[in-house]
Formats: sequence, C-alpha cells, structure tokens
Amino acid sequence: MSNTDKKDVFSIFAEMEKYGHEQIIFNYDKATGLKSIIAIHDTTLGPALGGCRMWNYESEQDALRDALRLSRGMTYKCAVSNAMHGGGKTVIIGDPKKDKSDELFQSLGSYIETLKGRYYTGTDVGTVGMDFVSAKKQTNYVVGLPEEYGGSGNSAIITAYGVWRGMKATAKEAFGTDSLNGLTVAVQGLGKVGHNLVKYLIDEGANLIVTDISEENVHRVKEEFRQVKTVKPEEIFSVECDIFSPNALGAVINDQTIPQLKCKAICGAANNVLAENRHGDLLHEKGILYAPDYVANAGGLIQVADELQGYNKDRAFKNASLIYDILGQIFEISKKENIPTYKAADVLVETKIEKIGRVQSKFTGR
Ligand SMILES: NC(=O)c1ccc[n+]([C@@H]2O[C@H](COP(=O)([O-])OP(=O)(O)OC[C@H]3O[C@@H](n4cnc5c(N)ncnc54)[C@H](O)[C@@H]3O)[C@@H](O)[C@H]2O)c1
Repeated sequence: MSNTDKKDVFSIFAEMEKYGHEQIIFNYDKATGLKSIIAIHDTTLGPALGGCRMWNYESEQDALRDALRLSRGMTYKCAVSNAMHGGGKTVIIGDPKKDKSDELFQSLGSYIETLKGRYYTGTDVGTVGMDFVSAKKQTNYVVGLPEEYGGSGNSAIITAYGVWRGMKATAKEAFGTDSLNGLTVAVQGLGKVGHNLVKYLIDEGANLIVTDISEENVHRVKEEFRQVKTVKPEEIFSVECDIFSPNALGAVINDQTIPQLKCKAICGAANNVLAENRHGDLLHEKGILYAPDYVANAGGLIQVADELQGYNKDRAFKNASLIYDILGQIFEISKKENIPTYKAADVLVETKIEKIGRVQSKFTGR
C-alpha cells in the first residue's frame, strides 16, 4: 500500500476518539438481508435516542460516516432540549422503495433488543411509523409509532410549533420584539413541517413569501391562505424579508446563497442548514442572526422523548415552547463571548453534559 492509499483509510477508532463515540454495532442478517449500523455517541445524560435512516448508500463507509455524524447530532439535540437521553442513530443500507419488508424491520428490532434499553430508535429519512410497528414485534425499545398503535404520531405539528416559538425568540433578539405581526418571513419548503408553520405564522399576522419545488404543495398553501406570495424555488434566497425559514433540505446556507440573503435572521426546521460551520461564522460577520437548527427543530425529538414517559401532548408542547427560552440563552452566550450562535449552542450543550456527568459521578462513583 502506498503512503497516499494509507492516508485515505478511514480509521474507525480514530474517528470515535475524535468525536467521542462510545459504541458502534454492525448488524447483518442473511435471512432478511438486513445490513445496519447502530452508532451510540454519548449516554452521559441517559439511554441513547435517535431515528433509523434507510438509504441506498454508495459505500459502507458513507453509511458509517452518516451514522457517526447523525448520532453525535442527536446527543446535542437531546441535551439542548432537556431530554435526559444521549445520542444514537441507526442506518440501514438499502433502498427504502424496494428493500423494505416486515421481516427486515423485525430483524432490526431483534438487534435493538440485544442492547437492552441502551438505545431507542424510531423514524427518520426513508422510514415510517409502520416500519417500527414491525420492529416492535421484537423489541419495546422503539418510539414514534402511529397513534393507532399507541405512539405519539406525526411529529411535524410539534416541530412546526417549536420552530414558531424559536422564530419568536429570534425576532426578539433581532428586532427587539417577539411579535411576528407585520414581519415578512420567507418560507422555503411547504411539506409536513412547512405547511404547519405557515398556519402559525399567518395566525400571528406575518407576511409570507413561500416556495416549494412541489407545485401541489404550493397550491395547497395558496388555496388555504390566499394572502401568501409565492416565488420560484431559486428566488427565495434573495427576496426582501426579515426572516428566512429553511424547511426543505440541508446545506442551503452556503457560499452561493449567503451573498444573496437580504434577511436579518434565519430560523427553520431543516437539519444541517449550514453547509459547513464556516458559513455560520460568515452569517455572524454579516450580522444575520442564525437560530441553530438542532435547537429550532427539536420539537419532534421532544415528542418522541415524551412518548417514553407515556405520551402527554400538553406536556410535550409545553416543553417544545421552551425552545424560545433556550434560544434566548444561546443568543446571550453568543453576545457575551462574541461567538457565532452555532458555537454558542455547542458551548451550552457541552457545559450541560459535563456538569451532569459530574453530578452523576459524585453519587454513583461512575
Ligand atoms: N418532520 C419532522 O418532525 C422534522 C423534525 C426535525 C427536522 N425536520 C426537518 O425539516 C425539514 C422538513 O421536514 P418535513 O417533514 O416537512 O419534510 P417533507 O419532505 O414533508 O417536506 C419537505 C418539502 O421541501 C420541498 N423541497 C425540497 N427541495 C426543495 C427546494 N430546493 N426548494 C423548495 N422546496 C423544496 C419538498 O418538495 C417538500 O414539500 C427536513 O429537513 C427535515 O429533516 C423535520
């Protein structure tokens, strides 16, 4: 092997050391064709929690990297939303349109069961509640089931509610008042979350400019709320607005879009909004206030974490409303330390995990 080849080798333990992962489990079941990886990042706060993504990964390395990245993200999302859980994630290598079966998810369930509650999973990209109805035949360590199966159901409503609360906190910081009445919000993505968010924003008297690549979704919103203005998908970044709200895909804040932005603040549901961390630095330099994605969109996680205590809708919405307060704390840290908000959110989380870790070791000797 040449030196160049050696450099390209992906070292699993080096990666785990760098980002603090505790455990990676590879599952292969010949009978059902299941190939999955479970990554458990950090269980200081409690058993790991994180959905299961099914994707036709180009390589096993891509799948592993995704599991490592997403499980770490879950540690931060759980900690910031005060859920006493650590971060974990499962990836299944396969095509969700072709490779799903009841047996495949039962097989996954039996592997989850071997962890005896160290990790709970549920839906993510490529999986739906019914897949975990299958998994539940083999394990109780699953969440996010449909309501008719005793779960908390669609998480998009509470996610939209959390984004709305987060947007109010963002407006307070950027414009001095948390009322969205009269502000112009540009909404990208009118899917499950975006559509519900539009309802909250219209109710509060915001002016909306919306877009989606799905004409059907645009039409649905336009029929319901005639006053919204629509633009083409590529135009949404450059519209005159107070707040830009990404609710479609990740990586939409990047080198191409930042120069186009005319907003003063960004707050939405999409995961991994910043293409790279340096784009968060650029927003900070430009004076655009960014509500970190994993804080603003924590509503869904809050709902499934609540399900583990016996789902109580009022309690879950009450906890999701606290996204307002948490963002307030993050904006304070950002100002006090003159650091971008995405870094301030990480500081808040890391301090919390460290403190709780110390509390636990004091009494348990762990
Ligand atoms: N559903 C939840 O509970 C939840 C929780 C946390 C985070 N999120 C994140 O929020 C985002 C939206 O989730 P969702 O459940 O509403 O998904 P969804 O698939 O229902 O909606 C996404 C919408 O974005 C549109 N879209 C895709 N590319 C676009 C583009 N270039 N321009 C404009 N529109 C585009 C799609 O047509 C679709 O209508 C995702 O990034 C998701 O990961 C969702």
